[in-house]
Amino acid sequence: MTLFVNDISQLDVAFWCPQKGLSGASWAVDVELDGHLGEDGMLFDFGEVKPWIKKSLDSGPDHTLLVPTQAPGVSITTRGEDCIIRTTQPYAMEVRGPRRAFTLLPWPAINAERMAVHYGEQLSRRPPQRIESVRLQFREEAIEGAAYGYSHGLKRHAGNCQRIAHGHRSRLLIWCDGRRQPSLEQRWAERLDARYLVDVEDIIDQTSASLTLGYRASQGEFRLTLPRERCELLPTATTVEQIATWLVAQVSHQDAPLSHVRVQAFEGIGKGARAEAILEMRAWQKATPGNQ
Ligand SMILES: Nc1nc2c(c(=O)[nH]1)N=C([C@H](O)[C@H](O)COP(=O)(O)OP(=O)(O)OP(=O)(O)O)CN2
Repeated sequence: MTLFVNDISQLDVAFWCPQKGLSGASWAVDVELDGHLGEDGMLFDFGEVKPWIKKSLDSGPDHTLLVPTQAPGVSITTRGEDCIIRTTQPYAMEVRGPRRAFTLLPWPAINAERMAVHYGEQLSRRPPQRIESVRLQFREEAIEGAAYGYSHGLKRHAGNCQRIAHGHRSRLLIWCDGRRQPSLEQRWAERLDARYLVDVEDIIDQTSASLTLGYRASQGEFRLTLPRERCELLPTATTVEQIATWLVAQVSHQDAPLSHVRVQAFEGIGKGARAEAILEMRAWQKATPGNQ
């Protein structure tokens, strides 16, 4: 007998890609459980499946940086409770933080299929009563239009979003004067894809070629150095509300100065924020140091 539950959870991660460098992914998770029925006529109560799978993924890979330790140029050092990851190609990056902010995987590259098999096997090792095996599927959201994978960290977040390199794959919608703008959406998605979104307040050191970001949050001390050209600088925290507001300001300024601009930004699958020029842009300008 097989029991299935689709969309049981979601994973939002950053991952190191040997071709693109630091990138972001969001996967919807489906599960299939094989086993036999109990006297209650059930294989496993649906009400218990979700917390079991979600808890395991949330305390594991979710909101971490997935590091393929066999990718060329990747090296790992541990220092006390911290982990330091260095890369050389396609570019040099160094990231440091508490060990649980990283998921080290002994592979040359990260992909959704391998991740699903790995975590399915892990869950199958200690299954609940009557379950014999667990299969997972990690599904990218099917997006017809523009989408981008980015990474960031929110130092003020009390939970795992404070981790300096976690990420998302997100849709992007832009309207000018009430009309969708697919080519603008595509252009901005290409610009933001595989970029790190920086809150300028987090910059603690810089050269002409690189930026170092750092902060202390409740889980520990975080540091990240990466090439400037791989970063997009925002004057605020990189919450999805602020990303939408920043995009409205950018599009209004660079692409459509005389239009009423509306942006719907997503943070991963199925949630996000909508912002519009003029009112919200004024509020944003007011809240941005140096813009008063
Ligand atoms: N209003 C906002 N709330 C949160 C934001 C944000 O930008 N605006 N951002 C975050 C984090 O960046 C986080 O990555 C969001 O991930 P999420 O999947 O929502 O986090 P959870 O794991 O807590 O949610 P699940 O339902 O378990 O997937 C947080 N909040």
